[in-house]
Amino acid sequence: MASLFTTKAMMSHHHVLSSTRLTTLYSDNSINDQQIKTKSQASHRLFARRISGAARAVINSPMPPPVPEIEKLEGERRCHVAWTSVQQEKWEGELTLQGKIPTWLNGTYLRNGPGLWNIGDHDFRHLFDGYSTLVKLQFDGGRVFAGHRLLESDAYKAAKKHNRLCYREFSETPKPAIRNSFKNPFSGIGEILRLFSGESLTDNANTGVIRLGDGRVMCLTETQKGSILVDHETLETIGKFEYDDGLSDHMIQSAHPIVTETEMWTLIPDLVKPGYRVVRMEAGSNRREVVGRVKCRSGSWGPGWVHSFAVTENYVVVPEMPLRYSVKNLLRAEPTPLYKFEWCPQDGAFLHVMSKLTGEVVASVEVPAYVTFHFINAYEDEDENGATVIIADCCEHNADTRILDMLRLHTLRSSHGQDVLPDARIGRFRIPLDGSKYGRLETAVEAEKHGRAMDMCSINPLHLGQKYRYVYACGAQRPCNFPNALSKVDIVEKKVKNWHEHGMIPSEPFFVPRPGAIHEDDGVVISLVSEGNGGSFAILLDGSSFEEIARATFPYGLPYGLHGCWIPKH
Ligand SMILES: CC(=O)/C=C/C=C(C)/C=C/C1=C(C)CCCC1(C)C
Ligand SMILES: CC(/C=C/C=O)=C\C=C\C=O
Ligand SMILES: [Fe+2]
Repeated sequence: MASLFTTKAMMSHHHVLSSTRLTTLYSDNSINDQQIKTKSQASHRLFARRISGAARAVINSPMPPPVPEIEKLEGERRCHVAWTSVQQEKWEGELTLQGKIPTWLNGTYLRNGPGLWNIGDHDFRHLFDGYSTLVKLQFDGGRVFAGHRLLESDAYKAAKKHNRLCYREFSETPKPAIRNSFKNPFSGIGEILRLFSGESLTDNANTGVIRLGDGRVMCLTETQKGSILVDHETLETIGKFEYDDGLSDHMIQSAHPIVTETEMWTLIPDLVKPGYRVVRMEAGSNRREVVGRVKCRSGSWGPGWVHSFAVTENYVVVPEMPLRYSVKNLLRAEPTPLYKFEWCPQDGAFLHVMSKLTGEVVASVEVPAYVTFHFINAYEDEDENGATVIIADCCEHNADTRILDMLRLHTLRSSHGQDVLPDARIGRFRIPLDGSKYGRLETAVEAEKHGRAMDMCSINPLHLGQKYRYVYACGAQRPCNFPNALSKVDIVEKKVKNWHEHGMIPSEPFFVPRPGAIHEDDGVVISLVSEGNGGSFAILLDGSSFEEIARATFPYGLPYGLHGCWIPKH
């Protein structure tokens, strides 16, 4: 391999650079250090003025990023690399490896997430605002080739071109005056139209990445226009996923479709007549068919927020959280502590169950108030009388909405050592299908065992919608302000194994089953870890023992990321 930095060497660069704007690394091995410096600095200056256009390719040979002008250092300075914008548009190279990669592990792990939190001189407010940054780990014959690249969404391209925010992100709204010069003349009505036609909404698909049954790989966020196809080898943006079904008028979608080899299920919330369309798309198709519609039970103006949902073999479980889309907050330029949402526990919390076959809503129960981003899994079970009951598990934040505001970048960057992360648990819903009015919500496993943090979960995908035993998720070693551990939770035996190292922030532990495995936990868990000293590495844990098998070190620090997928090598 050409000239990879040692982690240590890169670390010192990282520290100098931790607050600079995005720049470019060079791959041209023929140029000398002085040329590199001059070229890089020129590029950086250009970038500081306006984010440069196409970044220069970097293959196998990362060079030190330019030294920033001191007066430009701000905001992100000295904060954990997890909350520091990625320093270059793209990078690719082989990672240095400790340990041994299992010989059966051949394929690509892709992770999406918001990796760039500033544009021009403007620093973004919330974790979810950042521009999508894809990271890949290609496992090939025991070696690990890795890379990252920013997604070329319209929102990111416009921001680069105009050096300012041009679309509405999760918490950020472009200033009217700025939009004025960017596009249409501003007017209150015009602005509302631009919002409700979806024109001003972001397509920054920074939340997750999925492999459809036909092999296409798609990045996603909660706006429908934020469904973007990518090449999983080069990480290049291919283009928008064009839905061919007339359902895109509804603008928003669940960020977490459920995908199998044959189909994809997702939810499309309806902001006008509060409810959700449950839709299904065959592998190979771009057309979603509406299987059924759930009408919201509460009298509130907006439907409950649906970041994710769950399926069993025969049913779709549709959550209606008391944290609801708020038209009032959608129209506000300045964010509220709950952003586009409002908390309406007085209007009730519900779960609906729809038959996958008929689209009929077969149960609609009231449950205790809850707050969740992520459903873990669901399955059909029998109660003590032999009647069918749906079990649905989620990462539940004890009905405490503070978690949303805890993910503000300022909070993530500035709380050092205080135990400020609100408690979370595995919430287990029991939904009877016998017409009962109420469902139950319990704590599946004593939350203390995983440090009272619980989010960013995965399971063995072969157990999707089936009875299952193991949850892999981010837990905590307290005190902390963010989940800083990896946890394997045995929800049957109610035991937990944790992995934690001081100063590390691991992202979603992603389980890949060993081909031919019999045991549910026979496989590996992959997580990308941002280190307290500014570096980063990919860790592989044994799915069963939860012991470290291998660690592959990046020559630079990666920011935190959200969700991933596995693309097996054919
Ligand atoms: C990163 C993540 O998990 C969630 C991202 C959510 C986004 C980008 C939500 C965007 C929205 C708007 C820009 C306005 C309309 C409502 C809403 C879908 C929340
Ligand atoms: C990272 C996160 C919550 C962590 C709290 O414990 C939620 C991410 C949600 C979007 O995918
Ligand atoms: Fe998510």
